Parts: sequence; C-alpha cells; structure tokens
Amino acid sequence: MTWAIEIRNLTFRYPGRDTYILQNVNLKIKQGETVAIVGLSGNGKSTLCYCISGIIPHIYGGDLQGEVFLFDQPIKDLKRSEMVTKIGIVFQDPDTQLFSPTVEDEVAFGPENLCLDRWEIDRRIEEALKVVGMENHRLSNPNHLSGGQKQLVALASVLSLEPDIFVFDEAVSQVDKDGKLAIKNKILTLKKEKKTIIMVEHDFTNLDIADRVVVLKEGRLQEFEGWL
Ligand SMILES: Nc1ncnc2c1ncn2[C@@H]1O[C@H](COP(=O)(O)OP(=O)(O)OP(=O)(O)O)[C@@H](O)[C@H]1O
Repeated sequence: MTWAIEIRNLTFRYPGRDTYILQNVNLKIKQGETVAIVGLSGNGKSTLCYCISGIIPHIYGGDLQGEVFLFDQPIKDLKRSEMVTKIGIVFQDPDTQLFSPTVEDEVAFGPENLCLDRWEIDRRIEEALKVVGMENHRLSNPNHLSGGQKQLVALASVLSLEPDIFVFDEAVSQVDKDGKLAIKNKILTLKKEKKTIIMVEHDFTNLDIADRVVVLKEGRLQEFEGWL
C-alpha cells in the first residue's frame, strides 16, 4: 500500500542539543486522511511537522535517524521543486513565512515559481484570497497586517500551491471566529478533494473534523484513545 505519509523510526535532536525531541516516532497516514496532532507545549509537534515537510534536515540540520516517505519516496531524495507540489506547511508564526511586499505577491510567489500559465496563477490567487477573506487587502504590505491577517495570508500562499498534503501547524491560532469558521469549511472542502491533512491543534478548534487524533508526549507518539 502507498501511504501519503510514512514515518519510520524517526528520532531527532536539534544541532548542539543533548535532548532528543522526537524518539522513535512511527506514523502512517493514508491519502485523504485528516490527522490531528495534539500534545502539551514543547512536546515536539512543530518539530514533527518540520520533519514531515523536509525543513528538517534541509534547513535546521541536526541529528536525524529514521526516515520520512511521501507517497513512497524518501523526502531526503526529493528536490525542492518536487516537494512544493507534494506538501505545503503553514507555520505557527506567519512572520517566518511572509517576505513579499504585497499580499498579492506573497500568494503569487508559489504558483509563479511553478511556472504555471498566467491565467492559472491569477485563478489561484483569486481563489486563495477569497477563501481566506483577504481579497480587499491585495496591495497591503503583509508586515502592516494584524497577526490573524498575516496567518490568513500565509495560509493563502500555501493554498495557491495546491499541494497533495497540507500541514497546518496551529495555522489559525490568531484568526478571529469568522475567519476560523471559513478555514474550517475550506479544510472540509480539501478533505472532499482527497487531500491529506495534518493539523496541529493547541486549542482543539478543529478536532471534530479529524479522522484520527495522535498525541505527542515527550517526543513519543501514541494514538489517542478516550477523551483528553
Ligand atoms: N531551532 C531549535 N533549536 C533548538 N531547540 C529547538 C528549536 N526549535 C524548537 N526547539 C525545542 O524543541 C522542543 C520542542 O519544540 P516544538 O516547537 O517542536 O514543540 P511544540 O509541541 O510544537 O510546542 P508548542 O505547542 O509550544 O508550539 C522545545 O523544547 C523547543 O525549545
């Protein structure tokens, strides 16, 4: 069977650190599945998201053992251009993701780098901005937006890539109630489209739409059984 994501015996520590943040993590996720990762602060949820999306080891380095596969391919062998159509991550802190002078440029960056036709790029910008309700802020500088608005722009910039797998790492934590509802509806649409979704949830906002919940405790992963 081909898994959208397969993590085998993953163990990781950051460069120069003694503590292993992830310890022998194993996880298999089917295409079209929505999996929520929960756990207390500092237990390695973001670190696991970085491993799944190739940021570890490509950007952070560190001591990594085990392997992550996306659709049977080891991510360490995937080129950056192959990664972006397979998996898109929305970070907890939008400031790490936003770098363009305008909202529109930010959302256009991914599709433009995929060298898509202009009409397709425009369609994706239009759609992504509409989903997140930021179509009236096209020409705004992302640095001048509120935290919640920045998160919505970061989300739109990943939606416009239309990857097979989405990783939402507390992606809407600062977004207002209406915005959260709109994103929840979008995630439901992505589910219908058989996209694979990983959600890190601190406040459990979207747990009800997850097919499965896994708990990360002190770097070890367990299936969630029972109520927290
Ligand atoms: N770049 C880094 N270098 C060294 N240690 C790091 C780095 N990033 C995170 N850590 C450490 O790794 C541990 C796990 O952090 P991580 O952000 O993965 O946890 P988390 O479960 O996502 O927490 P939160 O819910 O607060 O976001 C923490 O002790 C953190 O201090």
